[in-house]
Amino acid sequence: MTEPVADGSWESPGRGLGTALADIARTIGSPVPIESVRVTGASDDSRTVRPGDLYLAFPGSHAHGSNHELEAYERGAVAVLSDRPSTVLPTVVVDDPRRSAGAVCALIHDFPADAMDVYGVTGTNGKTSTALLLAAGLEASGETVGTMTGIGLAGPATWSPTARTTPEAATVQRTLGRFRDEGATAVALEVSSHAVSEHRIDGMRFSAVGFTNLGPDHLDYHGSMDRYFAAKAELFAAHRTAAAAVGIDDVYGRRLAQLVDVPCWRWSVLDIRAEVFGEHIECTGVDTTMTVRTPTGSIDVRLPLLGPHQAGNALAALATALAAGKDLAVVAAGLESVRSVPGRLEKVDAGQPFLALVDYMHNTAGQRRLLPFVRTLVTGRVIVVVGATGERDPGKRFPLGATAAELADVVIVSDESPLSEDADTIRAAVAEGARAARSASVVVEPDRRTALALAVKMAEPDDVVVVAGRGCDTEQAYGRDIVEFDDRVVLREVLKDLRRETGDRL
Ligand SMILES: CC(=O)N[C@H]1[C@@H](OP(=O)(O)OP(=O)(O)OC[C@H]2O[C@@H](n3ccc(=O)[nH]c3=O)[C@H](O)[C@@H]2O)O[C@H](CO)[C@@H](O)[C@@H]1O[C@H](C)C(=O)N[C@@H](C)C(=O)N[C@H](CCC(=O)O)C(=O)O
Ligand SMILES: Nc1ncnc2c1ncn2[C@@H]1O[C@H](COP(=O)(O)OP(=O)(O)OP(=O)(O)O)[C@@H](O)[C@H]1O
Repeated sequence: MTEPVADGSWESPGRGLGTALADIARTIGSPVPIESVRVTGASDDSRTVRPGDLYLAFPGSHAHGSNHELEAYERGAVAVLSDRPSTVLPTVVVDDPRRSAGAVCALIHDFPADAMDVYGVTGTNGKTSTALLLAAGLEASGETVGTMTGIGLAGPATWSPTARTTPEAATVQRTLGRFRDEGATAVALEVSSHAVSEHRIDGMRFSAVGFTNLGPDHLDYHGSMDRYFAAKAELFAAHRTAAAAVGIDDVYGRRLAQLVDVPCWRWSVLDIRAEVFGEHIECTGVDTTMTVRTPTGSIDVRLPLLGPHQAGNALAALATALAAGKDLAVVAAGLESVRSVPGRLEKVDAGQPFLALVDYMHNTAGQRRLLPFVRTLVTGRVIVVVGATGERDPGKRFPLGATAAELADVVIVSDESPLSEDADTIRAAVAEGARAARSASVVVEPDRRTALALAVKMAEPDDVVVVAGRGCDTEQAYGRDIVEFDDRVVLREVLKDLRRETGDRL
């Protein structure tokens, strides 16, 4: 069992003598609790508080952070920011502490975003890929780049895992401070809609923000597509960003492009009026090529990445960099240097006579974009392992099963990370969707390793096995039990087992 830790749990660099609590209170217009206390860092999680920290005691959906203030105190917190006074530490009391956290943490870390160009990437699908492509384009332009994505927090000199797409404000600002101190000049930051709604990215202004696309997801959290869209759109307000790049190939992107009141570069593969227009897109089993037309010229681009979605993501990255004034040819060369995005249509090759891929598709928009492309790569069947994660939009489970069955020949329903939910219930919803489609054979196998082994045993030469849903996640969580499970590693292992079992067949 692994102990949970907050995102980016490295030591805070601390800034000199720290920041006076009185200055923090004044910054957010709260009464000054005590003049002499100084803080050197901030944490929203008592389990990862460091000596000298300000403990951000947020109201949560399970409990109030103040329930954990004794642990924060014992770990060395010297003050609290909350909507209620602490019983043990001086507290800056404010109505909505999340709303103040960005500005406060930026102050504590000496406004790191002001020392670098910070770029944001948002959208339902493609944020991580686009952020990493953008980072490569910025590197090619001479920047030293840090990235904050769901894959990890990667600075010029350090790397840290993360549990979220976008961490809380304390981690965002601490990580920006770290990147700055490591010499970063630019940062590519993946921004979820939760991050906008929960003020995780408050306290800074982006140089440019890119939008990939919007499709049904996170509706349990936002309640409707309109509210989900509104959360994304807020990121494009002039107080948040100096420039924008917006994909206009879906209805929400077109709506967004009309709302944006900062300089906006639209990108598209459908509408030639877009400032960044991708055409002649060709996708093979080894690369993706296209011609990109822009107001500053046209260029041929060859991406060593698989799938038409990566052409879109590359256009989003390119448009974001161009919106910030970067050079087309230089950025394009940077995009071409990205050889893979971990867990995104990643090939696993153990010498088997069929294609095996791991991908992080976890909504129907991703399935609809990728599975038809995957089918073009083989002449045989498409065998998909599908499931759904707990504590995430239950409404997408049935459609995930149904869409997999609509687009594949064989669907193996298995577990992802049920977290605190009942695995049988999640699996049943996905399987019900798969069976309702009545178009593929459906097998249910709860144990993921057995499911992967089953998929490779079924595969004939010229078939393709797609292990979907978890990408490069390295852990599977059943309640509090966390086991190591990387789909890419296990898929390779079961392919090797099969090779041993069948001898010369593979
Ligand atoms: C909706 C949401 O953002 N929830 C987050 C929130 O949970 P919660 O409100 O239930 O927290 P809680 O358990 O009641 O605890 C309240 C407070 O006490 C603190 N605490 C809690 C326990 C403890 O021992 N010590 C302690 O200090 C917590 O840090 C929190 O500040 O605070 C928890 C601790 O920080 C987070 O783990 C949890 O993220 C949940 C698990 C999560 O994953 N949220 C998802 C929906 C999310 O944010 N997703 C987006 C988008 C993903 C995508 O793009 O697909 C993301 O950016 O990752
Ligand atoms: N442009 C796109 N259109 C549709 N689906 C996409 C696109 N880009 C990526 N995907 C799908 O989404 C999955 C996740 O890709 P990526 O990590 O780049 O997106 P993300 O938005 O960061 O995802 P998440 O929000 O889950 O972190 C991919 O494995 C693929 O299945």
